[in-house]
This record gives sequence, C-alpha cells and structure tokens, in this order.
Amino acid sequence: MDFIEIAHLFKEFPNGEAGWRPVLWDLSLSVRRGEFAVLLGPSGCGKTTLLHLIAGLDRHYRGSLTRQPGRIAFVFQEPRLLPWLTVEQNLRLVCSRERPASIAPQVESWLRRVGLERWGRAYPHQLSVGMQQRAALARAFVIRPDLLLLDEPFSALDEVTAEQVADRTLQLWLSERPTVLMVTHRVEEAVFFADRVWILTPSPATVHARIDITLPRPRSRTHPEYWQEVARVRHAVHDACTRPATL
Ligand SMILES: Nc1ncnc2c1ncn2[C@@H]1O[C@H](COP(=O)(O)OP(=O)(O)OP(=O)(O)O)[C@@H](O)[C@H]1O
Repeated sequence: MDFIEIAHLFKEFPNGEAGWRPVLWDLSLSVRRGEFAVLLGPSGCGKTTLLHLIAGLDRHYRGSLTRQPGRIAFVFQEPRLLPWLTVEQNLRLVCSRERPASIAPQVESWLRRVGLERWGRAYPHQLSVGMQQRAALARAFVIRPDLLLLDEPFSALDEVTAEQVADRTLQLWLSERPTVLMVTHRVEEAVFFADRVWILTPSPATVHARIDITLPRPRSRTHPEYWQEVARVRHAVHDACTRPATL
C-alpha cells in the first residue's frame, strides 16, 4: 500500500449565493513511502487545499483519501516562526514528544545541519528570510517526520537563496528519507527534487499527467539532461493549462 492514496477526490468551498465552488475535481494520485513527490500546478488551482486535506487540517471532501499513520511536518511559503521565541525555542516547542534529555542535543544538531548553529539564541527578526526558512526546515526535521509537506517553501526567497535552501533541503531529505509531497509552480524546482511530478490542471484541479524523473541525484542545474527534463515537464504543464476546462 502506498503512503498516500487518493481516489476520486472532490472538494468544494461555499460560494455565497452561487452555492458551492469546486476546487478539486475527481482527483486521484498516490505517493509511495520515502519518495519525493511534487505537485505542480498553476496559481490558485487548489494545491494548498489538497495539502490541507492530506494533513487532516480539513476533513470536508468527497472521495477516498488514506494516509499511513506517522508524524507530519509542514513547511510553508513563509517561515512562520513564533516571533517572541528564539530560534532554539521555536524548535524545542515542537519536540514535546521527545525525552527531555534528548531535546537540547537534537535541537543543536538540527541547527548545525541547516548552518544556524550560531543563531539558536537569536530571535526570528534578527535573521534573513533565507535563514528563517532554514530554521523552519530544522523545525520540520527535528520531529523526524514520516511525512513532510512542503508548500512552496522557496518561493518567498530570491533565486540564489532559493537554490541554496533547496540544496540544503535535498541533503536533509537524502539523509532522513521522509515521504515528501511538495507543492510548487516552478518547473525547475520540480525537476530538481522529484521522483514523480503530478501535474494539475487549472481550477478545479484534477491530475493532468504524471511524470517520473529518473535523473540521478544530486541533479546539476546546468546539465543538458536536466534541461531536457525541464522542457518535457514544461510541455506537459502547457498542455494542462490549454486543455478544455474540467467542468
Ligand atoms: N477556506 C476557503 N474558503 C473558500 N475558498 C477557499 C478557501 N481556501 C481556498 N479557497 C479557494 O480555493 C482555490 C484554491 O486555493 P489554493 O490556495 O488551494 O490554491 P493554490 O493552488 O495553492 O494557489 P497558490 O499557488 O496561489 O498558492 C482558490 O480560489 C481559493 O480562493
């Protein structure tokens, strides 16, 4: 059985006098344990909504959605650190299930792994956004998640910083191997990370295509084969966006 299995999922939001607004429409996909899966779709198509359903933050849907039990961590577009706590305290806060004696070394180790070992006592506002996002990654990994949900985690960063944080994220994933489902609308990012890319249509979203990426990792962003894959995925995205509407 796959880690996440979704079949014929429908999600609608109330839409005032117009009744209901469909956001996800007959959507089916699966994510295997330990894989890095990417959801790629245009802005507003329903990607975040789908992550919320998978995380159990919203239980109003029709269809079938099953997920293996385990710890879930979420990284959002913005770091969302608690501003009144230090970086270290932000990490400690999510470690409530750990044995007290192991929390300090774990927090220290994860801050080191994201290159923030000297910033544990700083407050979020004293860090750049890129550093804050690395702290958010450490906060996600410190609980040893079985499932990591990433919602456009690099999109608030400039291009160079985004690539640096992406490289760091890849290293952490390769060493820990949680199942990952990442949302993005950047094709290059999808090809850099994914074992499998699920391409969604514009709203209401359904799966347009599934593309397996088999390039070895780490993937060089300057390699011709990388750009061939980018072109292949981009072509499918273009197809998804120009096909007749689902409804
Ligand atoms: N709680 C809600 N109530 C009503 N409508 C909602 C709610 N949450 C999301 N929507 C609508 O559902 C649609 C999909 O939103 P969602 O945030 O899932 O898209 P997205 O693909 O993640 O977008 P983006 O890439 O811009 O972040 C949008 O039109 C949004 O306005």
